[in-house]
Amino acid sequence: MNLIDQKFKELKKQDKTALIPFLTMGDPDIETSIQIIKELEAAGADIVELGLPYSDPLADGPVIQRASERALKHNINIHSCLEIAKKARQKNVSLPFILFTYYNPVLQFGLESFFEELQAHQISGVIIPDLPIEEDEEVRAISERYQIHLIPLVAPTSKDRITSISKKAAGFVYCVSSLGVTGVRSSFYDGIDDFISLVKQSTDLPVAVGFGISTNEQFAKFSKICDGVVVGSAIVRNIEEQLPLLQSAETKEKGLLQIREFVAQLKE
Ligand SMILES: O=P(O)(O)OC[C@@H](O)[C@@H](O)c1c[nH]c2ccccc12
Repeated sequence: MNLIDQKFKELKKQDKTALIPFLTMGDPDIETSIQIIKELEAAGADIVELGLPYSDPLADGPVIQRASERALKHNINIHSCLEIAKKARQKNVSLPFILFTYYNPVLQFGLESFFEELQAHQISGVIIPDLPIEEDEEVRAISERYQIHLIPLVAPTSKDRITSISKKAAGFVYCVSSLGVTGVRSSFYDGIDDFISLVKQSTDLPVAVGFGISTNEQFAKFSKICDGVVVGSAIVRNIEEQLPLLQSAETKEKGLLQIREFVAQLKE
């Protein structure tokens, strides 16, 4: 069974909501990313979104844009992300991994090889926010052959497309909580609860929400109506705040512990 399906099944039995952190691979460097993934697991994360930094992150706000710029200094590419996933497994991280990437790097890599490599590196799902609708049939067919979940995003404005998106979904359906780009928010799309319940009615798959979530209260609010909550920018911002500690051998452990504590308090 796909590790994502297994995880949601376990959490459902415990009546718990998945905490799904996103982080940018290679920010501030490859070795630290591997250490942070271990901290995320220790903090209680349930699934991890491994973000491939990209030069033109259209859907990202300033925090993830800055993280991508820092990571791209290390020439992070799909191979590096696969390496990071492999090394995290060697450090006994058992969390399900989702690779988050824009479409262009996947095309450059080659669709068939991309999914073959994901399977070989025990990456259970992929999110491609800018995958054009007219190409998603081909991508989905290949992902199914390699049992990799192609996880769709559905936005509050996609009202009339919710059913068609959910019908083709795998793994879970990712509800975007707000219009615009990623980034910490104090309020969400007006009518977000109705939107999420519409999505839940359209699929038997788990439903997760992301965009803007940064506090324990927000996590608790969405836990009542969703099976998973994605937190990206708030964690990436915390990593950015810890950079001075992370970049010195004497204080790196302290910096990693601060990240763990920040993530752990989200779902307390
Ligand atoms: O950063 P936020 O506001 O917590 O949102 C999650 C987001 O980071 C992650 O899922 C993601 C990162 N980049 C994206 C681009 C599009 C959709 C989703 C994403």
